[in-house]
Amino acid sequence: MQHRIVKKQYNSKLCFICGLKNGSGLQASFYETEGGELIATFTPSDEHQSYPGRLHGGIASAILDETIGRAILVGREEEIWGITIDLSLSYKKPIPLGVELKVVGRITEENSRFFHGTGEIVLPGGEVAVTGKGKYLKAPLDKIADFDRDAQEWAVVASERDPEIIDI
Ligand SMILES: CCCCCCCCCCCCCCCC(=O)SCCNC(=O)CCNC(=O)[C@H](O)C(C)(C)COP(=O)(O)OP(=O)(O)OC[C@H]1O[C@@H](n2cnc3c(N)ncnc32)[C@H](O)[C@@H]1OP(=O)(O)O
Repeated sequence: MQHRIVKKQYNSKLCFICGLKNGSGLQASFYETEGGELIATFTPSDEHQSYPGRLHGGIASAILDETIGRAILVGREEEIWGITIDLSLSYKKPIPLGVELKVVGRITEENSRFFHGTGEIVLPGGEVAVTGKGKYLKAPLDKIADFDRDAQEWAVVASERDPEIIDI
């Protein structure tokens, strides 16, 4: 299925998932789709392995967590921040290293205090490797972290690799 991309989301400096200067991290990119979902793209390296050649399950959990947690921002002008309070996953296929993976996230339920979402990590051939669902407590950013946007390099960083369409 083809997903038309309508917006790229912010990256940060040091977040393990989206920090562009975290040399050990995934340096993932996040794209909002016309259909109201969020798609993350990333390419895991040898540092992210569990058994040789296989992505660590904790890292798979982390990218799903952030993709679902960021899906609350899709299509909104205002920022809503979430703190993960419950996350469960089902690991269905091993995830290889050194290939680009896609992670899809969406919001399934929301009220004034919480939001819930689901997501999946998709292999290059289109098979779903991991599914997840999470519950997040909404909170103002200044209650979550001491966050200086400039110091954290919180910005949309355009790349020539940014796609207009993602095929999954
Ligand atoms: C700086 C640069 C950054 C840039 C980069 C960022 C990138 C953009 C990221 C965006 C994407 C985010 C995705 C990653 C987000 C994390 O990684 S967050 C980190 C992981 N999570 C945590 O550290 C949370 C740890 N837990 C806590 O701090 C505390 O439990 C909390 C969440 C503050 C709540 O504690 P509390 O205030 O004492 O509240 P409590 O009364 O226990 O619970 C409040 C309500 O939540 C419910 N609840 C609490 N825990 C649970 C649970 N486990 N299950 C179900 N319900 C629960 C309670 O039932 C209660 O509901 P009500 O009965 O009131 O209706």
